[in-house]
Amino acid sequence: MNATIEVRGLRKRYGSTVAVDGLSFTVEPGQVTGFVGPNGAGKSSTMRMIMGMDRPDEGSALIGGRPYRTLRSPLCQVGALLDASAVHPGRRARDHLLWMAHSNGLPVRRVDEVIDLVGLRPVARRAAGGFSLGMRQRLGIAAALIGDPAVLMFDEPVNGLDPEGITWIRGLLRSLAAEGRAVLVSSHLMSELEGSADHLVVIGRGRVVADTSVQELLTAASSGRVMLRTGRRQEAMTVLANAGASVAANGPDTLTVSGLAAERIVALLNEGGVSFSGIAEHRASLEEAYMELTRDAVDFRGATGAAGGPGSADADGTAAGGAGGSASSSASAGREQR
Ligand SMILES: Nc1ncnc2c1ncn2[C@@H]1O[C@H](COP(=O)(O)OP(=O)(O)OP(=O)(O)O)[C@@H](O)[C@H]1O
Repeated sequence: MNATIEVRGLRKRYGSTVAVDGLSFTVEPGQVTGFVGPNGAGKSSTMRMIMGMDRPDEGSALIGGRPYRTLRSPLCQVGALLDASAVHPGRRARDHLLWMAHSNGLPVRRVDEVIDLVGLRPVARRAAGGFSLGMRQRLGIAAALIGDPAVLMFDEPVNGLDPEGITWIRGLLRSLAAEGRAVLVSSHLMSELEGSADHLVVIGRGRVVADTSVQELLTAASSGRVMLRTGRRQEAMTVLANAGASVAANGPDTLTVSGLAAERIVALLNEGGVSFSGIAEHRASLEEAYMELTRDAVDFRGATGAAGGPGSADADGTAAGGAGGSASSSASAGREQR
């Protein structure tokens, strides 16, 4: 099977709410695609339509070129964790998986394989109703993997997990993609996808805001920014702003400089007799890149403002401090740092 998810012109309305508004994107094999947007952006609705659980009003969602409902053995073609609580609370974890295996003609051996894969062996004979959220997430992931599918979808899989659980999921997502599978993973927090996603589909109010590789996004967001450490902050800000740079102070002795190359900054500071103790080209975090990406997207800012968006966007949509920290003051010859 061609391991892809293709979403084309997908639209869905619930009463007066437009949940998905003409969405198109492709999830490619061999990589983890992050599906990011604030609460209510339409991620779960899209995933439900991909899985044939909801009918689109318009458009299509194809798995390996076919609608979910026409797949011959769906569990072996696509696995999904959409709702970790969708397990009968009285049923033991292993029995739940056994039932899935039996009803889909899968060998019992596969049940024990996925139990080991998600680390649930010690509790496999306990009722799922007594499971913590993290254990339920693991059980849901075991169920998604049971048919060894080439396409996988996880809706907010790290929600409520402890750091150890988050690290585990990141590693799992990476290894599934490394095996050539197409992996779509949603989150309302960009930072959760740091270190696991190769590609990002960012949505707001049911529409695509960005469809980009993580590498491209980070490169674009990092370019042209230089971190400077100096005990003579005010003088450095004046010299650099006079030369056309945007300069923002991040702390008592650190500045972020945009618009000038590092070599030029060094030359200007030397010429001006301004000493400094460190200079480095800045590498943006994913969260920072995201704020940069959505800064000019008015519609997206509205969506984040209304629903409590990703990262920290305040009422007018400006970032309240990315990984580089918030600017406490700035001397700017161009656009002010945020
Ligand atoms: N079954 C439904 N009935 C009515 N409205 C719905 C239904 N499902 C989703 N919606 C609405 O559609 C919009 C998109 O919701 P959806 O759950 O798809 O967003 P989401 O991006 O997954 O959000 P979250 O991060 O909170 O899970 C929301 O306004 C939501 O209230």
